[in-house]
This record gives sequence, C-alpha cells and structure tokens, in this order.
Amino acid sequence: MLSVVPRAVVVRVPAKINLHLGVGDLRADGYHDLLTVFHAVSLTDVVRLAPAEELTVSVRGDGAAGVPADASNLAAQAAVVLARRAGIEPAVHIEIEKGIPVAGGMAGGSADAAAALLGLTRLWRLDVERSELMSIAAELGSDVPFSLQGGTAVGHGRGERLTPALSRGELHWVIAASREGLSTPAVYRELDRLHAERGSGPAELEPPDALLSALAAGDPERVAAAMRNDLQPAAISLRPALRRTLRAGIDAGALTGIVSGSGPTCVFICSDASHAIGVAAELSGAGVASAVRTASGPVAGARVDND
Ligand SMILES: C[C@](O)(CO)[C@H](O)COP(=O)(O)OP(=O)(O)OC[C@H]1O[C@@H](n2ccc(N)nc2=O)[C@H](O)[C@@H]1O
Ligand SMILES: Nc1ncnc2c1ncn2[C@@H]1O[C@H](COP(=O)(O)OP(=O)(O)OP(=O)(O)O)[C@@H](O)[C@H]1O
Repeated sequence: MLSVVPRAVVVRVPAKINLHLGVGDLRADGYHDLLTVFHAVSLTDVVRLAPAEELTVSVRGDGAAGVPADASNLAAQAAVVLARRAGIEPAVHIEIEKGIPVAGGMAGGSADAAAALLGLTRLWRLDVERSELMSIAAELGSDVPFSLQGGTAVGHGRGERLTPALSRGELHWVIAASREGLSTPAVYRELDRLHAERGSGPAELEPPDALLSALAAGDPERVAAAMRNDLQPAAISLRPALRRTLRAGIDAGALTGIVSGSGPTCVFICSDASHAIGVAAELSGAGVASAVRTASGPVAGARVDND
C-alpha cells in the first residue's frame, strides 16, 4: 500500500505546572536535584512542521517578540539533534504559535522542543523508539520529557526522569501571566544565594505523599493544601510584585495560589470550572497580571493534530 507523506505535520503541546517542586542540592554538573510533580494543563502551543530548503523558524502569538526565530530556538535545536541522529539535513520550516506564556515558568520552550521531536519523527518517517525520543528530549532540557509525556507525573533527577502519577478527575486553574519573564538559571541562582545568606541548606527531598494521595482522590482542596514550590521565595525575591499577584488570587476566592516553576506566572487552583471563571474575572479586574486565563488538567502531552 502507498503511504502518503504529509505536506506538514501539526503538533499541539501543553504547558506544565509544578504542583510540588522540591529543590535539593546543587550538583557538580550545575543542576539541582529535584523531586517534582508535573501537571500538564490546557494552555497550548501549536507547532507546524513543513518541508523546506533549510531550517527556518517563525513565531506568532503572545510574547512572540521574546522568542528567538533562529537556530537558538529550542524547537530548532530539537530538529538539529534529531536530524543528526538520522543522518539527514534538518530541512524544515518550524512555525510556532505561542499560547504558553514566554519565560513564564510553564515550560514553553521545552514544549516546542517536544512538539518538534514528535512532529519530525512523523514528517521524516523516522523509526525512533519512544524511549530514545525521551532520552533525546532529556538532552535538550529537563522539562522536555514531561512535555512529551503529559498527564501528571513525578519527576526525579534534574526533572527528566518520570514516573506517571495517578490523578482522578480534572483540576481547574486560573493562570496569571506577567509581561516580563524570569530567567530559569537566575531563579535557581537566587535560591542558592538565599540559602547562603541565611546559612541554610536546601530542604530534604521528601516524597510528596499528601499531594499524591490528594491527586488520586481527585480532591482540589487537599491538592491546594499540599502544593509547594521551593523556587517561590527566589522568584519573589527577584520579582517582589508576585506577592501582590498571589494575594489578589486568594482574595478573589481561589483555594490557593503558587508560583509556577521558576515563575513569574502564578497559578491558582479552584474547586470547579465555574469557580475558576469567577476567580479569573475578579483577578483580571485587579490589574496584577498582563493576562489571566482559565485552564484545566491533566491533559495529554505533545500530540499530532492532523491525523
Ligand atoms: C524550573 C523547572 O521548570 C521546574 O520543572 C525546571 O527545573 C527548569 O527546566 P528547564 O527550563 O528545562 O531547564 P534546563 O534547560 O534543563 O536548565 C536551565 C538551567 O536551569 C538550572 N536548573 C535546571 C534544572 C535543574 N534541575 N536544576 C537547575 O539548576 C540550571 O542552571 C540550568 O542550566
Ligand atoms: N520555542 C521557544 N519558546 C519560548 N522561548 C524560547 C523558545 N526557544 C528558546 N526560547 C528562549 O528560552 C527562554 C525561556 O523561555 P521559556 O518560555 O521556555 O521559559 P520557561 O517557561 O520559564 O521555561 P521552564 O519552565 O522550562 O524553565 C526565553 O526567554 C527564550 O529566549
């Protein structure tokens, strides 16, 4: 049977939240040991991959001006790595439509890299095992494997080693983005500086048992009570206005709020979809965020959209 080569492949890929982000010791390789719980939510980027003479990138959507449209784009780096493994030229045009806040702590660049890996194995008809794709993903960035996998998962190591976590039902979120991003390495450095200043070391990496059991029970109030982000004090130290954003979300009635990953995006958990709509409306009026959206999770990881 003749199979038709697609003219372009379109991949939809979600943002992530860290429901728990335990940060341990700084390792010799410059990364910190993590114990995290990733959760994929329904804010998405759409990445279109089309055959081209050479590798080119274009970016549209919110915050596109802050995203490089050259070989330094993480999706382009993914194309180069995958093409090298396959022994071919990375001759592709990568069109990225951003729906995930840029430099927001929601793994936007990682999502695009994951989308490129998945879409290009399809476009170039490569026979790559899922486990090999996950290991290429890990080379590109600590968050990239989770962007491929999606759902809810515990992350170990520098965040790249994943174990799926049981999660019942849907959780409902309000997402408050900031106009100005934060640099992930700068936030980790600030955490190290705060520890040095206080003469304290990192906390023990304890398994987030209360969170995992709340997720398995599908109980948003228990999830709210168990959420934790060790990077939050560092993000707030670099961006003190985040304190006001967190306070405004809680005043608007959210169960609780937390900085997402390295920030500055703040995420607020709500009891159901209509509660989230109400909190979002009130938070929008508070003027503490450049954009306020509702989202739900868990959702699937990167997936091809034009099958
Ligand atoms: C903040 C999180 O999003 C939480 O999931 C991730 O830890 C960051 O993941 P990422 O953006 O994919 O990060 P990478 O591209 O792997 O690393 C960027 C930089 O962040 C710091 N980094 C990242 C991950 C980690 N476990 N420890 C670190 O200290 C390092 O300075 C590293 O050079
Ligand atoms: N495809 C991409 N999308 C967004 N940013 C990109 C991309 N490729 C490279 N970058 C660069 O990476 C920086 C970090 O952006 P990104 O949106 O990935 O941050 P983030 O969501 O905070 O990441 P993480 O949560 O994984 O730490 C941006 O400032 C941008 O210059």
